[in-house]
Amino acid sequence: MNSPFVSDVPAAQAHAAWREARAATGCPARVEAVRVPVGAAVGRVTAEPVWARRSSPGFDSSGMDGIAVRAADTVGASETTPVVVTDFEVVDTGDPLSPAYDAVVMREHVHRTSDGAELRAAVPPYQHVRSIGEDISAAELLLPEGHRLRPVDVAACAAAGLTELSVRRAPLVMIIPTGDEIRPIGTELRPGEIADTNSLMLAAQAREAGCDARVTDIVVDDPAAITAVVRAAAEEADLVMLIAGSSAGRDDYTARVVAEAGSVAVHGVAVRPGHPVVLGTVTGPAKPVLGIPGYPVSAALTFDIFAAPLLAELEGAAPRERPSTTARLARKLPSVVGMDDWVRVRLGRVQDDIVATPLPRGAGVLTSLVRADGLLVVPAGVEGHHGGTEVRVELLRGLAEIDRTIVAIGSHDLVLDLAASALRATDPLVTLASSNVGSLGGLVALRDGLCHLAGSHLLDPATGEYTLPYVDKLLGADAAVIRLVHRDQGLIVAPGNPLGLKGIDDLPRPGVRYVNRQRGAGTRALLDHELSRREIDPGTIPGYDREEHTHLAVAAAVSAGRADTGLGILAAARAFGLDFVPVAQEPYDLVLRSDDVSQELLAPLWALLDSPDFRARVEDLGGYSCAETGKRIR
Ligand SMILES: Nc1nc2c(c(=O)[nH]1)N[C@H]1C(S)=C(S)[C@@H](COP(=O)(O)OP(=O)(O)OC[C@H]3O[C@@H](n4cnc5c(N)ncnc54)[C@H](O)[C@@H]3O)O[C@H]1N2
Ligand code: MOO
Repeated sequence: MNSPFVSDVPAAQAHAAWREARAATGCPARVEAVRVPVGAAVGRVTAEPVWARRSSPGFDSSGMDGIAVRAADTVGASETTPVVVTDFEVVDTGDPLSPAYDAVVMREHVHRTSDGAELRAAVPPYQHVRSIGEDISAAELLLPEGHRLRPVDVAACAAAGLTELSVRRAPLVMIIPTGDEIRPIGTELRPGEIADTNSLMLAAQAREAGCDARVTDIVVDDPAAITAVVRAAAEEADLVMLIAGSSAGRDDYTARVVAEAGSVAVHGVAVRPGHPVVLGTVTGPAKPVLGIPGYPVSAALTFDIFAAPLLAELEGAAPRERPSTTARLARKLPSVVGMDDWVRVRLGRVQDDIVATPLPRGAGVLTSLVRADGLLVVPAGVEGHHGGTEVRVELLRGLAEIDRTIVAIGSHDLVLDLAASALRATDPLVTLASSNVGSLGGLVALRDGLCHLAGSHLLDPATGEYTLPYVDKLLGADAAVIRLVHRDQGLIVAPGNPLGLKGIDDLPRPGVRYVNRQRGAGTRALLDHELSRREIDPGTIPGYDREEHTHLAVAAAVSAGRADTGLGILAAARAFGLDFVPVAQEPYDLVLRSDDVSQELLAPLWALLDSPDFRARVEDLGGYSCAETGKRIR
């Protein structure tokens, strides 16, 4: 199995092959049991059943503040025929009950008289008495083996007389970062160097799963050096995780190292991201080893899919499971056949359905996991889904938050990001989730009931009017339009405008490399409109076919010197310290269903748009005017 070519073993089969290999090579099935004080046992897993040592309560006690009486003495008492009892004892909640009495009357039902206590109702035996063992009886089974202890569990154990518990010790995970380009967090990075973010993340994932985690020094791409570190780690660790070098590159040594230090059970699973994962065992002390692909999303998901279930198994506990829900896909989701495809999604409730909007798919796009509210798996046998398909989603966030999420699909604008953070600051349950599909895509999503708001700045070349003609065509009379801002669009250029660009007329100039926005984006429509007004053929503009999906991506391309200019907003130019040549001012609007304008969900957004403080912050971004912000223009 030590081939540079990565196989596509189905996930279930890979789990089984690894389990078999662990058993065959003598890897421990469980970590050892240790005795710990009850106070230190939360999060640990019971290594044996827990039997109660004593009953709780340990004596009959009063359940209320009042008087202890004999029930027989109260027979016949009523509103009209009160009974005065003379033999009673004043008790408070929790006091032991003298064997002379068998019931308690709450003090608010007792009228003290000079000769005793007057009762206006008969009392049944054992009223407000907590009997011995009501909660726990001595010798009963309190908890089974293999139970992960929660705060309530350890409290019950202590009530049952246990001061120590036998639990599985926390498994130790050793993490080995590898790669000549990898540098410790906090190092000033030179070109080509990458910060070791995976070790930080994987150690935290392991600790979140209840394990101890240690990270070794970063090891250079040298198979002998990596093998030595793997062997040393296996002496102590219950699981060795080796980061990167899992695929087929010249310096990818993980499979070779694992074969050298033990054996490879699986190299390559039919899961994406995470495809080139290595599952194996180390000999010496036999221990499992996991080769984790270097891309951050692959690393995070590989931990969830392969490390977490193994670590739970070592503790003898059930793997943790995330709650799930059904959701409707906001758009088409293509997927490769033959691979379980793990897709990160944002979620929000639109009308009555939870809608899932897929986030970027790249295994290097860690922010797709940062922003994800859920994960869905397109199984290996399925060639993607159509938009609107009902899918099962594992939840990464609570449903209460998802219910308070405003879903905006359409064109991107920084004001939406600013609004998202301002809304969260005023109410931690409110989320404004915007995803980028261009203005036209947003209007279509709104038509299809997949979002609350569509952000649009779409110029109609025929009328020169923004957004409204498209709203009429796609949504008819049922739509409302609220002005968000006016903003300056212009050419984003390198600092100092080295090519001396003055406007659209300069774009066909030889030596000017343009970077465009995608079809359906408002900025693309604006460019096309400006070109056609001038009768400039788009084919004469070098780079017209090169597409980016956001203003910031255009600015990033100019900043990196991959293009000389692209049309975009001033704020994006400023974010990268670039210069800006104004071309046009355009309105950017929020389109929604008329009925939704008064929806409670959106009230905080309208309040925000009215706030002078928020408007001031928007105008401070530069290139924005809030003169009509919040105005309903239709
Ligand atoms: N010809 C092929 N190329 C690749 C294949 C393939 O099958 N054939 N698989 C691709 C897939 S899928 C993945 S996933 C990656 C896996 O890469 P490796 O595990 O070999 O990792 P590297 O190539 O060393 O690094 C990938 C990427 O991750 C960064 N990295 C590495 N370590 C860390 C760390 N500790 N913290 C943060 N980032 C890290 C590294 O710098 C690279 O950018 O291979 C594809 N290629
Ligand atoms: O399997 Mo890789 O993790 O798709 O990117």
